[in-house]
Amino acid sequence: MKTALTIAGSDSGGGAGIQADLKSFAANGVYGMSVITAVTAQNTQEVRSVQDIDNEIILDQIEVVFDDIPVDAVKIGMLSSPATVETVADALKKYEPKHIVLDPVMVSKGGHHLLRQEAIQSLKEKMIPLATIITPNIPEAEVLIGGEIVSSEDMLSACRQLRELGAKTVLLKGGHLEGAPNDLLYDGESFHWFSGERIQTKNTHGTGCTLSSAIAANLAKGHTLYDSVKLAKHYITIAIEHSLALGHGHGPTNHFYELYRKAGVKNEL
Ligand SMILES: Nc1ncnc2c1ncn2[C@@H]1O[C@H](COP(=O)(O)OP(=O)(O)OP(=O)(O)O)[C@@H](O)[C@H]1O
Ligand SMILES: Cc1ncc(COP(=O)(O)O)c(N)n1
Repeated sequence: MKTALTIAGSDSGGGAGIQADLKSFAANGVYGMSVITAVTAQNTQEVRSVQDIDNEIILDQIEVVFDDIPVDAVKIGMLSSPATVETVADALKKYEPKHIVLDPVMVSKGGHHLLRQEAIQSLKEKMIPLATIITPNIPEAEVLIGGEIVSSEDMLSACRQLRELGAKTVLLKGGHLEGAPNDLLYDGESFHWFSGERIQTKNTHGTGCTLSSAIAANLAKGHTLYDSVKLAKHYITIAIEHSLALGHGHGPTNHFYELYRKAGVKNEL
């Protein structure tokens, strides 16, 4: 069985972070492993508190996995502090995993900062150049390029600027713009739109985590980058369509593998 490793924060509510990643890995048919960078006390309404994990233990978690178990793809989520960004980047430089999917998580739905302001520069300089693909949403992309994105044309030029930061490929997610949630993939040569239809629901907690983990799972299984994104876009759409009205805020996506399989999506090699 192919494997994927998530390096991210824990969400006690189970909708985003490590918990969403592991569910997405399982639903997409890979063996999931985890390195926890921070623990958030979180539910569907709020992030109540955050505790960063010591960098020695973050490094140990990475080393102990890579020293023993094959890692077919890595997904990176919440990194919290500049020191964590550096620790993770240095370790990945050492182990050189074949695929690195970087979701540059910055702020929770409720507005809680999951990446400190002073870590943004390290993320740009140390982490983005290591990535096979980065998957920013519109607000994250705006921070990374230092400019506004309000239209499809803006998304095209933002992708070019984001790629100049050093990632091999950029998937700019359009979920935060008005209208259809269309995502744009750019590999330095051509652009591909992955169009979607907006599902009317407030239960979209963890959509970014779910999507990036599904991409990592598909890469781990040997799909091309284009196919990995295409399959993952299909997966997130189904996971939002069947999202769960749990809690009083934004409920989580639904990683219901049977549903995915019955929908006729063949993602096995
Ligand atoms: N209401 C929706 N209906 C259908 N697809 C959606 C909807 N909202 C987001 N998406 C899709 O879900 C994926 C995640 O996109 P989004 O822009 O929401 O990421 P994110 O901002 O990182 O997630 P979050 O808002 O949970 O932090 C993208 O493929 C996006 O197009
Ligand atoms: C620990 C953690 N990591 C990431 C996110 C963002 O989640 P998403 O963008 O997928 O909704 C979150 N709310 N909590």
